[in-house]
Amino acid sequence: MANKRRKIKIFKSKKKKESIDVVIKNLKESYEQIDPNTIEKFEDFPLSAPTLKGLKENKYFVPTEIQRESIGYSLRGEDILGAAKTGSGKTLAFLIPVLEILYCNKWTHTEGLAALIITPTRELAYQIFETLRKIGIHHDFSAGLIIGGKDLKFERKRLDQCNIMICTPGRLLQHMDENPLFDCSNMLVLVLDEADRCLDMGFENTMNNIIDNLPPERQTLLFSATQTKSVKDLARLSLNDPHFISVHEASEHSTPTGLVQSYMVCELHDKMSLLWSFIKNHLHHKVLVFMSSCKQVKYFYEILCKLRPGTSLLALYGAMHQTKRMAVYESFSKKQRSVLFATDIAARGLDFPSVNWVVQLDCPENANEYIHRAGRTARFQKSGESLLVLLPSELAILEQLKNKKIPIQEIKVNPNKLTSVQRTLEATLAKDHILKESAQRAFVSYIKSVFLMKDKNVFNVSALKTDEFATSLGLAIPPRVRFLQKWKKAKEAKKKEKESLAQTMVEDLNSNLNKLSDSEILDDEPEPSRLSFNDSYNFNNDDNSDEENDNLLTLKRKDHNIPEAENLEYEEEEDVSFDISNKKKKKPLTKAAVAKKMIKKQIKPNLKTVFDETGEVVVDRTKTRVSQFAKEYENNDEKGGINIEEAKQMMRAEDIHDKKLFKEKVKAKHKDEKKKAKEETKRAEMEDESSSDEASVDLSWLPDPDKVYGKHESGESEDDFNPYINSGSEPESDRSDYESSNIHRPPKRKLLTNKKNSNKRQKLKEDLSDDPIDTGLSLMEDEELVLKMLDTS
Ligand SMILES: Nc1ncnc2c1ncn2[C@@H]1O[C@H](COP(=O)(O)OP(=O)(O)OP(=O)(O)O)[C@@H](O)[C@H]1O
Repeated sequence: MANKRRKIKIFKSKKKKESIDVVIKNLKESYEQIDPNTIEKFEDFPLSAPTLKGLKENKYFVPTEIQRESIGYSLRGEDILGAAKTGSGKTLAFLIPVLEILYCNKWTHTEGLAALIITPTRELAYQIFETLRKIGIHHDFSAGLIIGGKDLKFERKRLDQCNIMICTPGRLLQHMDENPLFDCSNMLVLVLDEADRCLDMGFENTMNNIIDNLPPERQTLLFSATQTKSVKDLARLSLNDPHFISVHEASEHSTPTGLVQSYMVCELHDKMSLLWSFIKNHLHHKVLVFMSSCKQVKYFYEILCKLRPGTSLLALYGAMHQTKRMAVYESFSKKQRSVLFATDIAARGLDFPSVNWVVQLDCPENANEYIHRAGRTARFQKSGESLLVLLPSELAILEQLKNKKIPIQEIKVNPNKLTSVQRTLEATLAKDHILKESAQRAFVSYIKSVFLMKDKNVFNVSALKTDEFATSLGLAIPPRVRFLQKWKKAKEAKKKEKESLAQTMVEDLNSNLNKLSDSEILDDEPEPSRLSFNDSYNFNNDDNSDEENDNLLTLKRKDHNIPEAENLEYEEEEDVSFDISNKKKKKPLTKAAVAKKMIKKQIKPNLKTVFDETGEVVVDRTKTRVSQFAKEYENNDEKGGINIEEAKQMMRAEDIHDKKLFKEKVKAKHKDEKKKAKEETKRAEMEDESSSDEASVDLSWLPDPDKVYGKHESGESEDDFNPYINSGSEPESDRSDYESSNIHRPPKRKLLTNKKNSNKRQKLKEDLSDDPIDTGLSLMEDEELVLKMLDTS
């Protein structure tokens, strides 16, 4: 009896197998006849029953344009470059063929990886995974979500059982490199969603390595709203005669019809108020706000939460923990009204339902990124609005938008509706030290993001009004942006180097002309040649090199009218260290003052020979040559005429010599200073010893400022971030020691000597517990307490 039942079972499964074979055969034969023009419903496609069932259950009945146009080609096994507007259903355009390819190849669990879907962000991978789960529910394939931030070990063990893998590039490559279970040798299809992003510079190396590991015989499907047409990209993927299917190529606009787009010109320091006012005026809407860096998103979220706008606020950015990221993604998807602050990780592909507004608070990198960001609203036949906020210096992007067929109108902000929150922010930051640090980081990272943008026609870091921006964030004093200062210095130095070279050449020419004909009258212009040396260090009149650099970014060279006598060699050479000290800015020297100085210092001005009409020397302005080469050159009367090359060489030798002399002088000065400082300390110590009626007190128990201030709570690396305030009074090495310029920096070591203070000291010891962070006092209070003690000592 049992035998009979078994036989029937075997017979049944054989019959089923046969029928599947027949179904597959029929499906495959129908592929050739697919005509997009005759397709009205998904059922009109030759699709397998499980796929059709999955689509129907999820209320997908009618294919969108990109689905209708591309699915036929994909089913026939051709390579595709699919382009369609945002929100037009590209995900199903590749997921349906993926399921069908596996089905028609009778793929089973044991056969390993068949389809690889790569997307640039984790959230997008997750979203695709969820869609696949829904429409593929009646299939018998296994799918895996392979993204960073998840349990690597868990993924590692299960990877070989995965038929469809949805992944981000980094994690995929990690598995390819490290996981012996990863095997893609039988892979049938590769999909790149947001293909242009996957193939752009940010992922270039990773993607190249991934592609190198993939089998060359495979089908490749690329999809994006802004599809790549780069031959280089296509060559990288070794596409096989791909079909470029751009369904909206002929449409008037490249953005969805239901999307109303506007832009607004706004000063950087007005952005915070603008955002606040916007939120207050759209409390019943679902709004997505894009900013250019994680730290901005973090700060705006934190501070605006404190101000309680009356709607729920959320934040999504890359540095967040993966679990939190997913929770925020889910939460915003479900919300009817809410404001999500996000970086560009939310710009592509994410399909949050019913977003009313997309606000691009910071200018997007380019027109393509604009399209993706704005495309988070007005998805699939819905309507939505988009607002682009531009600085006056960023208007050049409008031309790019126009070229991309993006219809965008200018709107003006209604000043009556703008509510400034600056005072509230200032008050909040004054009370909340952590928030203040967050604001400082946001400030720096915004500037950094502008600085790093490729398109310098749109992004001009020099045009940013940074001080006002800092104030608008609630910061009383703008944080110092070290990388910018360095960059400005380097830029300045380069500029000066060029100018100096040009000057040298002019000088060569001039001196050659002089020598050509003594009888010719030379004008009495200030000699330009010696500018080169002084110019490159720019000691004149200004000992604050930072300020000088700032000015030079916006002004043309200031030294066109430098009086001749000011052009002194070695004048104020102590400033060469670029020490951003708080010295008072010196007034420009008058000619008389310079002359006085020259006499005092016995410095000879740079002179040049001037002749009168008869050829007599009126003023000998020739600088005495100092280098050996120059001396020989000048003494060589036999050379007869001018050798420009030699003259140039001579000038270079002079320059080298000048610089050498200068360096020596600086060194000597430093040595001198050190010596003086040593003597000073010695003297102070001796004084202390003689006046003290109590033994010296070791201050090592005071809180280690590095421990307190040097680390950030998030543990993120903050190479660009310097909490030291822009007072310019502290050397960089001390920057993390003291938190605010409100606090005077105590002397390095001062001894508590007075008996009267011992009680206070004891109290202070008690106040500041062993754990320096656990003092129970704020940083400023800590500092002030210590300072009071020191002052009274
Ligand atoms: N045939 C269809 N019928 C009904 N709804 C659909 C159909 N195809 C897609 N959609 C819906 O349209 C929305 C947008 O689809 P999808 O996310 O695939 O767009 P997209 O073109 O990939 O957008 P983006 O360029 O922003 O990534 C989704 O909510 C999806 O469920």
